[in-house]
Amino acid sequence: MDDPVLLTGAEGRVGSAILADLESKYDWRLLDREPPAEESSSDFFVADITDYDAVYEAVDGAGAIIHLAGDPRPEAPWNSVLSNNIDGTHNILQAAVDSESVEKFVFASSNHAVGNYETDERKPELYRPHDGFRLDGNELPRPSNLYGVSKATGEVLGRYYHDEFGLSVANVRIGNLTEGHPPKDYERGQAMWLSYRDCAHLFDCCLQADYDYEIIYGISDNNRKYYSIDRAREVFGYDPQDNSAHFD
Ligand SMILES: NC(=O)C1=CN([C@@H]2O[C@H](COP(=O)(O)OP(=O)(O)OC[C@H]3O[C@@H](n4cnc5c(N)ncnc54)[C@H](O)[C@@H]3O)[C@@H](O)[C@H]2O)C=CC1
Ligand SMILES: O=C1O[C@H](COP(=O)(O)O)[C@@H](O)[C@H](O)[C@H]1O
Repeated sequence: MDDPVLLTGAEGRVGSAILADLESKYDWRLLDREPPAEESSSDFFVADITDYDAVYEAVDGAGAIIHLAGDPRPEAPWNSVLSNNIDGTHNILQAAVDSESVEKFVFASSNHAVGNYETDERKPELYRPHDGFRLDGNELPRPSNLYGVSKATGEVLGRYYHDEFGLSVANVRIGNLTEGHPPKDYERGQAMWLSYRDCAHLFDCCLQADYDYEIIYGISDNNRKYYSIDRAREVFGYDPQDNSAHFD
């Protein structure tokens, strides 16, 4: 990817993980509604993702977008996810198509788009290494909250913009990104742990690979897992280095 890459929500945790390993690899444009905490050598756009004109300015001329900006709280109320997550994702997809420069759109979806597959019958066994239950991205959404509804809606918006306008779209259902080590005393979090370096590597893969429309899971290669990473390996060349079991 020689063209600039726009990273929205760049000031957050996922953005920090990506930039920690990939800052020098791409010609970044960064966007966040918060100004940068540290000086950056990249172009930085302070803008709200729901402001079409400001977003278009950041998008135009970029070859790819990693879209992270939004309300990440599982307990976020409807008015927030409707604006920040649904309107915001629609806005940037429309700007991507209008610009005619963007080829790839990588969307930060979430485990909460499918959180209600974790039924009382399956819990807690599905969080344990011997359990064979796997979600692989072909299943229908089963959101566990309104935030999860907004993430499933973002995936469907991407489907529309792929089918109608030919945008390559990768939806990464991110598990639990935690720096340094997996969450302690939290089996679910250990099963869907995504380390910082695997996070950066996975988003790098999404910028490098060729694909049409994909839904993949963003977790490390944990012994405990109920998400398959086979598709991420096969289509994107994802080769995670970390495993929450190494911290037991
Ligand atoms: N951290 C995790 O484990 C997971 C994160 N995700 C998704 O990844 C994305 C990033 O999450 P985090 O980095 O953890 O969150 P974060 O809260 O650390 O970062 C989000 C960033 O987006 C910005 N932002 C929020 N609303 C905005 C708006 N309307 N316009 C412009 N910028 C806005 C915030 O200022 C912040 O810098 C989110 O979409 C979240 O739903 C999904 C699953 C797991
Ligand atoms: O989508 C997200 O998921 C992670 C993990 O969910 P949790 O229910 O185990 O906390 C969450 O930490 C993050 O804030 C959210 O955006």
